[in-house]
Order: sequence, then C-alpha cells, then structure tokens
Amino acid sequence: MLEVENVSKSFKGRNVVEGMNLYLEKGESIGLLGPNGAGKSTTISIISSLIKPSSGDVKLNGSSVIKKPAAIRKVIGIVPQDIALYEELSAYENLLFFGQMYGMSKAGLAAKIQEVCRLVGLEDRQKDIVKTYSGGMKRRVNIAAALLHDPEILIMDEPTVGIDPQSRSYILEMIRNLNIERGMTVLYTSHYMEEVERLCDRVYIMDHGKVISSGTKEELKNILSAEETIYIDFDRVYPAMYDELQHHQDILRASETENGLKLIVPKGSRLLSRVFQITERHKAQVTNVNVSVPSLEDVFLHLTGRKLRD
Ligand SMILES: Nc1ncnc2c1ncn2[C@@H]1O[C@H](COP(=O)(O)OP(=O)(O)OP(=O)(O)O)[C@@H](O)[C@H]1O
Repeated sequence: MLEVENVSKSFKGRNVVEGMNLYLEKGESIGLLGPNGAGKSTTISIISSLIKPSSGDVKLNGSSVIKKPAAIRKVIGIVPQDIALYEELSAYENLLFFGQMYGMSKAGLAAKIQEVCRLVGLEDRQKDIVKTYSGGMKRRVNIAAALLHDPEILIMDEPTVGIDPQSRSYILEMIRNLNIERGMTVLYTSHYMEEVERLCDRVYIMDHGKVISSGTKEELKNILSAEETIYIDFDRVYPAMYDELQHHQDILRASETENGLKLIVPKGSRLLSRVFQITERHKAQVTNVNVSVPSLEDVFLHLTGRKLRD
C-alpha cells in the first residue's frame, strides 16, 4: 500500500534521515521506534508529503507521493506530536472547523463528529470548552480530528507523550480497536518500547536517522534468542557483590536496576545457581528473582549500546 524508498533528508547539510526503507500493508499496524531525535517525525512528515525528501521517493499504491501529494492527503489521517486545538472552542466546534477544512459539508459533519467522539470516548464532553480538558482528552480530540474524513491510514506521532497513564492506556486500547476491529492501517511512532510492543505487528527501530533493524516483534527478539535476562532484587545495595557479578566472565552484560541487578546471560547456561553461590558468600538477601525473555528495549540496547530513553 505504502512504500518509502531509500529516502534521505538533510537540513543545512546535516543528514537527519538516511537511506530509509519502509513498507506498510493494508490493515497492518507498524511501529517506528527510536529515541528523541532519531528522525521519526521527519520520516512521517515526508510520508505525509508535508516536507520533501532530499532524495528517494514515497509511493502510495505504486504512484509517487512526492510528485502527486493530493493522493496521500486523502487517505491519511495525521495525529501530530503537538496538540493543535482552539482552546476557547469546544471539541465539537474544533472538529467542525477541521472538518470544514477537509472540505466536508456542515450537514454530513454533525453525524461524523458524533461518530468520532464516540470512538475516542468524548461524546459526553464534546460541548465543553477545550481548555477545561486534561492533556489526555485534548489528545483524543486531536485523534478524532484525524479520523473525520475516514482515512485508510492513521499516522500518529508519539500521541501519548505528556499524558497521564490512564488516558495513555485508553488511547492505546482505542488505536488497537481501530486497527483490529475496523481494519485501519496504523503507523505509530514512539520512544516507548512497551507501546510499540502492545500495538504493532512489525517494528522499524530507528537511531540517528537510520533504520538499524526491522521485522516482526518475534523476529527482532530472535536477535537475542541466544540470551535470557535475570532480574534479581536485594534488600539493599551490595557494592562489592555488584562489582563481582558485573565482572563475572559468564555474564554477558549486567546493569543496576531500581532494586538490584539485571543480568544478561547465555540462554540455558544454568547460571542461576552460581549467581546464588555468590549472593550467599556476600550474605546478600535476595528479595525477588525473575528470569525473562528479551524485550524490544533489550534489542535496542543490544543494537546501539544505549537505552531508548537515555
Ligand atoms: N526543520 C528542521 N530544521 C533543522 N533540523 C531539523 C528540522 N526538523 C528536524 N530537525 C532535526 O532532525 C533530527 C530528527 O528530528 P525528528 O523530529 O525527526 O526526530 P524524532 O525521532 O521525531 O524525535 P522527537 O521525538 O524528539 O521529535 C533532530 O536532530 C532535529 O533537531
């Protein structure tokens, strides 16, 4: 349906997106995962034909979006990173304004506004002035605006940044329903690995303007299939023991967590009993142990040597 072909973009001679390749099939939900400044917003702006790439092309059903931007604008709904609403107007009035901007007639719009307000759970508050809304509710109005013209593809730029956990959960559930129940194609960008893990079928991991890895969640995690993670918590910090474990020859990587240590070890290495021998020798009290399979966060750490939110 949508293909990004070898797209690069530079601002004042600095490459912010480099050799980007991406595809999106109808009905899929894909995630663009990367830290701040990775180039996610720039990629979305290029796909949406808001900015032109320095080189490369974007194709919608085989024809160039760069040459004919009108085609893509009809089929996408964009939820921008920044909330863009008239604070003194109600959600209903804002949506009326945006709908008319899309060229929709006032008559047809009233019913459509009811429908999108229902979808985002704002039907009860739609006549209240936006400045009385929480951050999460404002986001939901933004999402409603993007849905007004029945887009085939919903493109979202970090739509949960800066909102409370409850609204965040609501929004994620809503996007999942749009994708699974209504078959809407979704392109979702985030630097929250757990959101992408929850919502997306396939993931593109971006860093410094480049896709450093891509695939289904399972394929990405298979990069680390030879490893497993041991989370081990203690009643307090034991510096000498932490040091010993961090330098243990059979432990691949070790880092401190809030209550203890995270140890990456070769899968099936049966290191746990040896780890316990060390904790006993240091008379450390273990309060919790958890052995888990890798997450996308671990994949990012493995590929870049950094945490997503460093
Ligand atoms: N119009 C512009 N002029 C100059 N530099 C820009 C412009 N837009 C983006 N950049 C730079 O391009 C890089 C990538 O920015 P982009 O917003 O695409 O990243 P991002 O992954 O979406 O991160 P964030 O979550 O912080 O928005 C950043 O270093 C940014 O400063």
